[in-house]
Amino acid sequence: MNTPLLELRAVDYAYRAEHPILQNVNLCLSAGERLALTGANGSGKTTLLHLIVGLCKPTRGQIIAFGKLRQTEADFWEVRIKAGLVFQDADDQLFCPTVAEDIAFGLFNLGKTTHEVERITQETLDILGISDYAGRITHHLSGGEKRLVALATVLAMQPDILLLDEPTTGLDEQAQARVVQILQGLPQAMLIVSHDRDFLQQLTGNVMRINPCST
Ligand SMILES: Nc1ncnc2c1ncn2[C@@H]1O[C@H](COP(=O)(O)OP(=O)(O)OP(=O)(O)O)[C@@H](O)[C@H]1O
Repeated sequence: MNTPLLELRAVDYAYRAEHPILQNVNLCLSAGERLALTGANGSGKTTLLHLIVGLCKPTRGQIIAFGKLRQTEADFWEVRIKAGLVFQDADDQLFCPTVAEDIAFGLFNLGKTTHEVERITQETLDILGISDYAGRITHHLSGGEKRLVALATVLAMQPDILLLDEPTTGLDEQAQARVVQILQGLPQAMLIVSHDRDFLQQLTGNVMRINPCST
């Protein structure tokens, strides 16, 4: 059997000791598998994605990613290259003056040449149907436009796992349909957080519900 790409074993998390957010979360994601995470507002879905990429550390339990137990910042630095997180708030993702620079940033960090970066950037924009966005000022984009660009920054990196936090929030029908079509065609494993049942149903029947902790 294939080793899972990602495993969470008995993970607990609390921002403040007296207020647990996640308790005994177990999860397993294999190559090519898509898993939807649902649950009430505040149940800890975003927190779970942040734990996977090391933005917060479990108070108990283990995160095993790409075959290794991950604990240190160096461990999670490696995880973040292979697991791309699309943040719930696109403003947390986008920080460069222009759209092209935002997409190029991660690609240059991967050691791509300028020529490769330009090619991948334009290809990614084309796939998302936003070919003319390259020179636009990121700060001036609308909420839905930023969301598409945030997705572009992650898709361009071709990570092994896509961690998608409410990827369709604010998108119009046409953009949403395009995102569904793109995600359906991708081979990567995905963890998808969304409140949109129709959207999730188009991508996976594999659903895990996160229940709020009782304190
Ligand atoms: N940095 C933080 N410090 C303290 N508490 C936090 C922090 N971030 C989130 N929380 C709290 O943790 C809980 C879980 O938040 P989280 O964003 O993970 O939920 P969620 O399931 O993604 O919610 P939603 O569906 O509304 O996006 C909430 O009660 C939230 O207020």
